[in-house]
Amino acid sequence: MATEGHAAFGDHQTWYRITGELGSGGVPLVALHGGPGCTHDYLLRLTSLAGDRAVVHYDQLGNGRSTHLPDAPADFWTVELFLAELDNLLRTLGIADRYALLGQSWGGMLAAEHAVRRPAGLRGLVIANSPASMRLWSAAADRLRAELPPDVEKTLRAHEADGTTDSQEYKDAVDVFYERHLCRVVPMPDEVAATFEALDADPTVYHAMNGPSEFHVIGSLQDWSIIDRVDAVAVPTLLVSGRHDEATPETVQPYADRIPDVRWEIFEESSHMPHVEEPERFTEVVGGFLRTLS
Ligand SMILES: N=C(O)[C@@H]1CCCN1
Repeated sequence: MATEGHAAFGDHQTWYRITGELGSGGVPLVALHGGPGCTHDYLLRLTSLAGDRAVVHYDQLGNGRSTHLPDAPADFWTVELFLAELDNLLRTLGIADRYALLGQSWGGMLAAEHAVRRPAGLRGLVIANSPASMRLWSAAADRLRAELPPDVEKTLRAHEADGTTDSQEYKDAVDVFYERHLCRVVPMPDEVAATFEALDADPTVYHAMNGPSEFHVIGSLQDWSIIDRVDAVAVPTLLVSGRHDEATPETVQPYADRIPDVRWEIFEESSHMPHVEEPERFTEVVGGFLRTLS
């Protein structure tokens, strides 16, 4: 059973969906999607973690069922904005005193930013498929790109140099990378496709903070890093990544090296979406971790 609603966030609205009951025994889990500027849809399989806990999905400001702001200046989209939106949602739902976060990709970066501020109500953290810095991310992306068929990489580089990354030819070449390192389930499951359709329809946030593709990062996040701050995370933390993930092991390693109470699960048959690529094992591993929280 799921309920939906909107949390007033200043002059804007944050759409959310609750699976299960917020008052049930388990620590409520809030899912933070990636992008930035994606939508919750591709994370809907996380409802498998509900049952004795509520699972909250939401669309971060700027896309999906939340307020869109296509005319906002690029510098409107900041880490601080999305941290404030998350705090507002936690307060609106009445769970700010007891909750856990699962952030996927950018969502894991945002969850880590939230956690280093040591909020009193945070009980646990899952950082899934997330880099600890964007410099590490882009360096890894360059190594993965070098493994692409030469004609594909040549096409990508040409459109990036010409600024024609909105061309179908670029998008077709991007898909070759994404089928290797973003989601190896081909064709994409409907819920994943729904997020990419939303991203295509309104790329405002993604373009402002990230850039035209996962591996061509020219937006405001390009120098982001949490490596020197992440030792402040004071809750049990589970790291998740895929063996074929664009979030390669070296991009995740600083979390494993510096978070005091941490464990790391690498999904050998997955890339960037183990919750879709190995759903049963993902539910088993993450569900088991969540049950250790109180
Ligand atoms: N898919 C994502 O969220 C990634 C993470 C960093 C840029 N986009």
